[in-house]
Amino acid sequence: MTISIEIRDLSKKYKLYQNRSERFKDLILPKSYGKDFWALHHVNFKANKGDIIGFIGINGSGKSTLSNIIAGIVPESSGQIKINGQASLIAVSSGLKGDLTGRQNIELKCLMLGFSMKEIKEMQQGIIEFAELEDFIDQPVKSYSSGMKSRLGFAISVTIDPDILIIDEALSVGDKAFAEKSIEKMKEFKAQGKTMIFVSHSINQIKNFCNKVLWLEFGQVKTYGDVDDVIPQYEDFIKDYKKMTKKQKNAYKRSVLKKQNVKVGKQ
Ligand SMILES: Nc1ncnc2c1ncn2[C@@H]1O[C@H](COP(=O)(O)OP(=O)(O)OP(=O)(O)O)[C@@H](O)[C@H]1O
Repeated sequence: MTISIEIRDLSKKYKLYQNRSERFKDLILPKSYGKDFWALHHVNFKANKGDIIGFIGINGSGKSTLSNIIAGIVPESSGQIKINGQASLIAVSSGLKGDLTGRQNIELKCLMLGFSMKEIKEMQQGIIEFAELEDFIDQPVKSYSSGMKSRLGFAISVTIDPDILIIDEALSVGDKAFAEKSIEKMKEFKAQGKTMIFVSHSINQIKNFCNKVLWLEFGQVKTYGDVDDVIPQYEDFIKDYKKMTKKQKNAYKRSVLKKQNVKVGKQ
């Protein structure tokens, strides 16, 4: 088995500030202002080539942070990441620059990935057609709807043909026809034995598409394993979690983090 992604003891710390002045003062006197918040804490996992891994967990558990780190969009605070191949992330607007046009965004992203202008020109029309953005491609991306941004992100990511494809909630926006076209494309990638990470709140999508599941809870790995083992546990958990009051949810969070000895800043 070829290892595609190996994450060891990965943590991500954000600084949380009460207000803008605190953020500014922290620039001048670092470590004096703001509270540390661990969005990821000692995360470990390994994926083999061809694995399709669903990232699940309640809101704020760290799924997007982890996928952004794997895609190289967000830096980790500590730990090691080994990626065998090129990773590409499709998130609704992640990595797209609002002031640039759709066409300029295609060029920028492809240049950053090392493609030549000649290669980009060859790929560009295909990307625009796949994204169905012919009439809007020379407009700034900040004028796009979330569905249009998602289509552009998806079209760029699949056209550059990465070894590892990370799909972050891309299918939850946009129209049904585009979602179906995207699923077809993802099936093609699956058939080619590419590694994929699929971030989704839809348990059905995860069940249909993934062989493994990484369940994150408050920035830590709760479970990592086969989809058939993890999803029933997650479904039971969600059923109970939904019944909890806000107070009970906070107490649950504190108890989980205390067990792991995680110091979190107040959110
Ligand atoms: N730039 C940032 N600065 C401070 N905190 C951040 C930043 N980005 C994310 N966080 C915090 O990190 C935690 C993890 O966020 P993340 O978006 O990774 O979670 P998620 O599991 O993807 O959530 P969701 O399901 O709601 O999309 C959250 O508490 C979030 O508020």
